[in-house]
Amino acid sequence: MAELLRRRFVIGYALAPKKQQSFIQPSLVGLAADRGIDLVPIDPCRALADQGPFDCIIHKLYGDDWKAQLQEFAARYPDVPVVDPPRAIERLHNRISMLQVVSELEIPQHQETFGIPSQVVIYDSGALSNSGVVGALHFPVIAKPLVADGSAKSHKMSLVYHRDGLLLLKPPLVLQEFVNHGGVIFKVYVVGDYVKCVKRKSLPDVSEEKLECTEGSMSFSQVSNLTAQDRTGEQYYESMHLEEAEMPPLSFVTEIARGLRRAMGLHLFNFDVIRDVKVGNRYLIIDINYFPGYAKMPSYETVLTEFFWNIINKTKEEDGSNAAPNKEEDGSNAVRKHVDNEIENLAGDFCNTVGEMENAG
Ligand SMILES: O=P(O)(O)O[C@H]1[C@H](O)[C@@H](OP(=O)(O)O)[C@H](OP(=O)(O)O)[C@@H](OP(=O)(O)O)[C@H]1O
Ligand SMILES: Nc1ncnc2c1ncn2[C@@H]1O[C@H](COP(=O)(O)OP(=O)(O)O)[C@@H](O)[C@H]1O
Ligand SMILES: [Mg+2]
Ligand SMILES: [Mg+2]
Repeated sequence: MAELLRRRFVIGYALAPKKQQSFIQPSLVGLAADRGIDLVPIDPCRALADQGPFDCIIHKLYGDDWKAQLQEFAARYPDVPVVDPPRAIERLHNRISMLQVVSELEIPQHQETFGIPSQVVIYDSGALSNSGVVGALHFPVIAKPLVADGSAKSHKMSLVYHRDGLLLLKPPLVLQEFVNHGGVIFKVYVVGDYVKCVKRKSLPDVSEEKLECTEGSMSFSQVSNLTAQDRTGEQYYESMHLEEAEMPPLSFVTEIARGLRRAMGLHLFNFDVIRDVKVGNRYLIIDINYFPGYAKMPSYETVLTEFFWNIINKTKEEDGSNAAPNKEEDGSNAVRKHVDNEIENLAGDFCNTVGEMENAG
């Protein structure tokens, strides 16, 4: 028994070099090691099933090769949790299916309400000048690449002030109404059952006057990641007091986070929320990211270590191979199998929906 309790556990991680650098900090590795958890890199160039042994795998890599590797691994080690299943992550790689899940949430809305901005998907250039497609949109709009696969290209966006500004855009893309939100965005981080909301700077509001006197469009990329230096000269940010912005109620964001987690079958993600300045208690979800930059979340080492501990110990407890008590639901085989089944169903629905959208486009 004592030997079992002393056993060390191994989390294999498969991450792109940049992600590895930001996430695998010595402070995280050290804290996890103190709890008996070793974080070990997976070599994506070697067969995954031949590496290990692992007690859990975390990953953020793209492509069919990696998916095949995970499939082979799951077939050989069906009891080792893979956080998260690739089919569940894939829904976040398309900015339409990503937000569709928000519209499907069944959460009672009282004081605060939530939704997504009006948007249309554009598959070909012809649709950009088609009133039937873009006519119902209120300008300005943000043009976002349809694909959100983590590439630099997938973050390149344009704020388009008028319809003629659409003509040079390159589909496939999503045109989403820009909602004035006081230049503040809320990032809600989810790590299993844990939820944390933080504030960041966002795009400034666009006044009616500015809209009237501005032509064309403005390109931007990853606004909330810009450093103060990137923004020198922009009076807007200097005059803005981020610290004064009121946070959304924690119970409200937590409920949305739980709903999203269940509906998507994911443990590791964040979502971006803005508050409509015109309707002060209306919140809009504009983006959901798989395995975001957690190192920017306060105390990320403690939160992630606790999450790893729960996943591993729950699995071991179910196997009967570990005596550590744990009442958390997270990571249990039963839950995982149930979630996997749910994801299979969801993924089926999602593929059908995307197919339908593509046919419609
Ligand atoms: O999209 P927003 O809301 O700006 O948040 C981004 C996305 O989650 C990025 O993932 P993706 O590129 O897959 O969308 C992630 O990059 P990585 O996953 O490459 O780390 C960034 O992490 P940081 O670069 O650590 O900030 C994070 O800040
Ligand atoms: N509908 C919108 N209304 C107002 N601002 C928006 C809207 N959509 C995006 N933004 C701004 O653009 C930024 C990038 O958009 P987002 O969809 O989060 O893309 P990314 O995946 O690159 O983070 C947001 O952080 C926010 O500042
Ligand atoms: Mg974002
Ligand atoms: Mg994103």
